[in-house]
Amino acid sequence: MLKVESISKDYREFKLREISFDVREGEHFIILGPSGSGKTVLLEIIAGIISPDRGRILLRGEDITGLPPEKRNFSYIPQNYALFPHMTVFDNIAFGLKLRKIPRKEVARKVREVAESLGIDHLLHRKPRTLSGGEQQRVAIARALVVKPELLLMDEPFANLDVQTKSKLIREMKRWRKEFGFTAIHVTHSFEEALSLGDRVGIMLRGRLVQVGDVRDVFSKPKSEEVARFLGFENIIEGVANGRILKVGDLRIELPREVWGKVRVGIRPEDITIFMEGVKTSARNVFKARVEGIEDLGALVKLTLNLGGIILRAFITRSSLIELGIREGEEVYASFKASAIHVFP
Ligand SMILES: Nc1ncnc2c1ncn2[C@@H]1O[C@H](COP(=O)(O)OP(=O)(O)OP(=O)(O)O)[C@@H](O)[C@H]1O
Repeated sequence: MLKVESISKDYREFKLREISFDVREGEHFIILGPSGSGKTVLLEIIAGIISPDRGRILLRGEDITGLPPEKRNFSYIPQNYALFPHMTVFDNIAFGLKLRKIPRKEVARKVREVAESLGIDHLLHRKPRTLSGGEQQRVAIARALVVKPELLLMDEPFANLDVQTKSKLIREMKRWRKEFGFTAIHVTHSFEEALSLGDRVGIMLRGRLVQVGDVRDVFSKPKSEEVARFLGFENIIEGVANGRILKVGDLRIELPREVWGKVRVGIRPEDITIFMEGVKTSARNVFKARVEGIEDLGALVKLTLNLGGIILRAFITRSSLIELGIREGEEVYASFKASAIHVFP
């Protein structure tokens, strides 16, 4: 339904370069990238707030590049929600309907309906500053959905919320989507949001959209090392492949498919299992490793492992670390499935 064609914007210190992708009807499209990669600029260009230097935006085949924001029938939720502070929750939600000259009775009915769906009908008389972050976000979403937009644009919708509120809103977002049937472009740096809400994802790095595809495909098959590193394939090793076997120094690693010659592969720290001598495993890739470093990350711990000269990082839970009695300088076993290995093209 929406086609973004070669959109560019030059701010000199920052350039958005030739962004092209399309969004399908009813889809939840995620733009995933680190801070400063240009996600907000791109979203504001789609919203019509910023005009691009080059490129076009087409909605159902019609060129809307020059159309002002209010003529696009998109709802845009900026990162700070931008609720009107002097208005009640009711008036905030009603704002877009009143602009569209909808009769008062109908406005009241629609506002109540959407407020009920979003679980904020008890807050309609309140002012935004008296609400929690999660409640404010619900109001912003209600205000966006009540006008039945062609497209819902969300900039880091859950960034300012605590972990529990964020998880709850993510779950509910799925339900609202079924109920309201919206099409969304959702900008975020959160893998959790991408994986739990996204149908397709575009990875944005340094002003470029470097890969677009189904969320699970992109996460399991990053097409470049740059994308792989961003998506958490922290262990990248190079070796010589001879069919299903990759030789790296003295290690022989079983690969998920046949490859020949010099290749680079990636493995995520979370795909490496750690155990001690004496434990039976059916994994084909099992290596003795020396623990060279232990980094505390809260519930998870990151180990630096030396597998005969090859350094790999692996996550284990803190409770496993304690249970297994792992300390620096000790020998452990590291295993990973061939299917967890990503071979770079
Ligand atoms: N009006 C402007 N003039 C000059 N540079 C700008 C302007 N607006 C944005 N930029 C720059 O564009 C770059 C991308 O900014 P943007 O806000 O799109 O990043 P982002 O990916 O949304 O990051 P974050 O997640 O931190 O919001 C930044 O370096 C920013 O400083």
